[in-house]
Amino acid sequence: MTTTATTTATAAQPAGPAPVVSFRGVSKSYGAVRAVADLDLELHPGETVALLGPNGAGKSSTLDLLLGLRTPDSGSLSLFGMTPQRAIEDGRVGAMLQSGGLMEGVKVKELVGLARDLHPRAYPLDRILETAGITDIAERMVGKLSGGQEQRVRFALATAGANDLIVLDEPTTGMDVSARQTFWGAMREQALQGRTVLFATHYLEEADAIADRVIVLHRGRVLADGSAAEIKARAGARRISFDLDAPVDRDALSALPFLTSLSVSDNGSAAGTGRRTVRIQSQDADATVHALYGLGAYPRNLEVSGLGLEQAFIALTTASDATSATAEEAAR
Ligand SMILES: Nc1ncnc2c1ncn2[C@@H]1O[C@H](COP(=O)(O)OP(=O)(O)OP(=O)(O)O)[C@@H](O)[C@H]1O
Repeated sequence: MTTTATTTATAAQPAGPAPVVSFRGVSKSYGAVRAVADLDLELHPGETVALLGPNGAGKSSTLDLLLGLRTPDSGSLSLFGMTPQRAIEDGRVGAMLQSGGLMEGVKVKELVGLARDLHPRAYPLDRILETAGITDIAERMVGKLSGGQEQRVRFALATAGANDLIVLDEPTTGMDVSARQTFWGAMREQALQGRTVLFATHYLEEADAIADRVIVLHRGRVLADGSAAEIKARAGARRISFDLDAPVDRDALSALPFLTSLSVSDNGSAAGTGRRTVRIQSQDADATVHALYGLGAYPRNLEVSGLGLEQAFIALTTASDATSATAEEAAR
């Protein structure tokens, strides 16, 4: 079996069960655009993995390759040690993608019934409808659903049987808060049953709350891979906030060492107190705070905290963009 430039199983599998997903040096370009660049990736049973990345990072392309909807230009990939097509035929993979319309001229329960009929390890219809929170709309025509309801139906189609891997591309787009909660509750159940869940999202708070592993893609490559806590720690920066009663010299604050961002809100002027709240992001909070005292400032309500996943994500991708820009400049 060939292992290059095709979506095939890797020839030599290590001892023990094959990984759920294995990418080895996978690349995919569309004309001049390199969407996936020499990607290595391995997912294991029971992991809940969030795929993050700015627009155009290559998330959907990676999921399309994984599901055999696109063929790599080079490298090899496998699901459970077999081709994606074979794994899907065996009913081991359920997917909920952004693209692709739903069949409109049928009732919800008929469409879900069709997915059941095609699944070798299908669940009972009532259970699928209930898990996806669509029992009450089972008699509706698919063409009459709202965007959020359509997403729930897609979810039902992806979980119509006992899959070992569930792949979700921005699954909660268009869902309201309660639908999201139901959705992630159902996903947690799947993960507790040992299933691997891989989802691409732009909602970083979802990744933080749900995933036990976060992979940040940028320009088709893995920029960071670890728990949300590890990603935040890797971004390195800390948030510092404090109040100042005396007028501040903004230039002096801007010149503090290791500072990566500064905002000063003049929240006391209306009350006539002159109090300002300063928020700083710093690569070395200890050094920044030390220098702050050196300015003769008397910060009140000083707080130093780690970055949220969102700020860590921005810090990582911005730093990577800056490195790429410097490299491009040097190459000119
Ligand atoms: N069919 C296509 N033809 C040409 N270029 C494409 C095609 N599909 C994707 N691309 C390009 O490949 C790159 C990666 O796109 P992809 O959709 O995989 O990113 P993404 O991370 O899923 O983005 P988003 O968060 O915006 O959905 C982008 O530059 C995109 O414009």
